[in-house]
Amino acid sequence: MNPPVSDVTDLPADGGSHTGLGPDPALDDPGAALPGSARLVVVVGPSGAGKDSLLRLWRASLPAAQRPHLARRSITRPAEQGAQVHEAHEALTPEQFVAQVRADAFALRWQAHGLHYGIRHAELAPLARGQWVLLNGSRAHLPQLRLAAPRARVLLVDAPEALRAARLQARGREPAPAHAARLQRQLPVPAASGPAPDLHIVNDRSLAEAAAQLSAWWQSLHTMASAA
Ligand SMILES: Nc1ncnc2c1ncn2[C@@H]1O[C@H](COP(=O)(O)OP(=O)(O)OP(=O)(O)O)[C@@H](O)[C@H]1O
Ligand SMILES: O=P(O)(O)OC[C@H]1O[C@H](OP(=O)(O)O)[C@H](O)[C@@H]1O
Repeated sequence: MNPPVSDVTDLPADGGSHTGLGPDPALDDPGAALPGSARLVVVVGPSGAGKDSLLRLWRASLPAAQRPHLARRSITRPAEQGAQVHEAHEALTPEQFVAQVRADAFALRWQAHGLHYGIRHAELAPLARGQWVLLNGSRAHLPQLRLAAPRARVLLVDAPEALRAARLQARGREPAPAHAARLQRQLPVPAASGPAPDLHIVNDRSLAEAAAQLSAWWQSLHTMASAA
């Protein structure tokens, strides 16, 4: 369940800007139970592992009719500019994000890197219609996600730190001083008592190779589903 409006009135004044947002349990709620959660694939892993790139490349390789919905994230980060946009998220100011929380707009939400992330209910609505949904999620938020979506499949994407460092630098989305904190944010998957990820991809070669592993797993999921 999302917390009542009154629970978010004490948000820090910056509400989640890059300038420093402390932990705020009121913004890390477990979310409401999601119907069809077995068709939710949540991709987690450290910054620079290639989650977003992998999801996009692999999804684009599927015939249009077979493509799962890629849940658009709402983030308190300005929209990306330039020729290479890695993620077309909904850019919200911290104030706008808080207003959306108060309006119960999000099915899921979490904080990381001094930012707020939210997933609007509409982005997960395809699950209840029998469709698959992909979500670029958070390791830290997995326990809450599992409460809301107990049958969600979890895909861990990882890569060696040196490779991630080079990728963050090449991507250039954050200023260089922010890279160290991103690289050092090490979180176990699963959290202490949680189940193991359903698939672990080490994205240390080409993205196409990682996408091939994802394809093989995806096929096996569907083979199992049609045999059941
Ligand atoms: N296998 C790969 N080979 C070369 N470059 C890659 C590979 N995978 C990802 N990249 C590049 O690394 C950068 C980071 O990738 P991406 O943004 O997908 O990571 P992410 O895991 O979503 O990171 P974050 O959590 O910080 O958003 C991107 O510029 C992407 O093009
Ligand atoms: O470290 P953890 O909790 O796994 O994830 C933190 C968040 O950071 C990354 O987003 P981005 O780099 O802001 O796009 C992930 O996608 C996730 O939402």
